Amino acid sequence: MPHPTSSGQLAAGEREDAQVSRLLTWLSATAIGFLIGIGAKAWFAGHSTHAWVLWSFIGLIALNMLYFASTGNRARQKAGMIVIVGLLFTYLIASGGESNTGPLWFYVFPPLLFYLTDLKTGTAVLLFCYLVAVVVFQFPGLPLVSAEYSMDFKIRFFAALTFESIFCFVLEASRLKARNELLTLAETHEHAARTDELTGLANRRDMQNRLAMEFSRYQRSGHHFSIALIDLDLFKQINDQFGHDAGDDVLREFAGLIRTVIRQADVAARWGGEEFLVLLPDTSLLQALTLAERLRSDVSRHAFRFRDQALPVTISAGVCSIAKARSLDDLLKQADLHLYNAKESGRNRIAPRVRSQETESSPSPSP
Ligand SMILES: Nc1nc2c(ncn2[C@@H]2O[C@H](COP(=O)(O)OP(=O)(O)OP(=O)(O)O)[C@@H](O)[C@H]2O)c(=O)[nH]1
Repeated sequence: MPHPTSSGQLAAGEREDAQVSRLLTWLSATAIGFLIGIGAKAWFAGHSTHAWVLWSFIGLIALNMLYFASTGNRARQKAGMIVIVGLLFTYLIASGGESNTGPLWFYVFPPLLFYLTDLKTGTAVLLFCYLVAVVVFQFPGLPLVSAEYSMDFKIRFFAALTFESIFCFVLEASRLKARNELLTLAETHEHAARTDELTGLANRRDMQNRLAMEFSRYQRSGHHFSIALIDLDLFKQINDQFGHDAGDDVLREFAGLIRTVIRQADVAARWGGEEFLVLLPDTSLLQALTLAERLRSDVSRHAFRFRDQALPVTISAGVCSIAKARSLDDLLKQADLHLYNAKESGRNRIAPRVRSQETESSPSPSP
């Protein structure tokens, strides 16, 4: 059964992706506004070709937005935006934009790139853009290249861009490190919040969540489930006679035995003190009783020891199926009642008793 919050990392990744998508939409809208304005300025300054090229980028950005709106594919949306912005900056460097100020827009690229991609991809794309800029700067006679820059400008442009790129890289690397540490910390806390420290089994709170989920699954699709409420017999005596550490050892060892008996889909929790609850999805009452009986028998045959002393450990359990209960509360109450009956009728037994159990060798006569 999937855990309600075990996919914490995935959920965080999903939230981040959604955040990046929102930022991209906002960025696309802003870029469109800028391109309209700068294009208009170029148009009125008599640079109609430049204006049309800028406006054509509006079409590309709008197409990218539409593609994302119709497919919801965030990875393509990011890649599309990087390619469009890369092309735009290449054009601005090659054409010089207005008054040869086109390359200045390139400074927007490094932070955007590192935010949208991972460090490796960002660095690779940035190096590629550097190469394009070097080619354009060194070979002004190439087709589509109409700008020429002074040596002074080129040196300053690269120096400032390199400084900015390194700065962005370091910032993004430390942001990612802090983010990963936070995620790990959150994961650890989340695990601790649903785990019993002593036995490593689920704790009561986690079991309550799982029971609620299993109950709503039962209400939705009619999938039956059962529970076994298990209590260690006369546990106080073990504590009193052998000490609290011995008691703790027994609880841990018993938790290990439960793990060997249940299936992967079953969930065992420490319900409190020396009481355990096992949730058995898709399990009938009879199957649950069989499992509980196997556990009881394993425990009674298991040699519990503490500092070379043998400990007398047995369990009693109350079992109930959801088919016999009106609600989750009722299910727990009935299991508790059966457990009480098991204790009352001599301990080291499972309740309710069924014929097959009664005819098998039993630790004490059935009530
Ligand atoms: N060592 C240890 N003992 C615990 C822990 N939690 C609860 N206990 C002890 O478990 C004992 C439970 O005792 P009771 O409720 O009287 O039940 P019991 O002695 O098991 O008797 P029955 O349930 O009637 O068979 C108490 O002595 C608690 O102190 C724990 O984490 N470690």
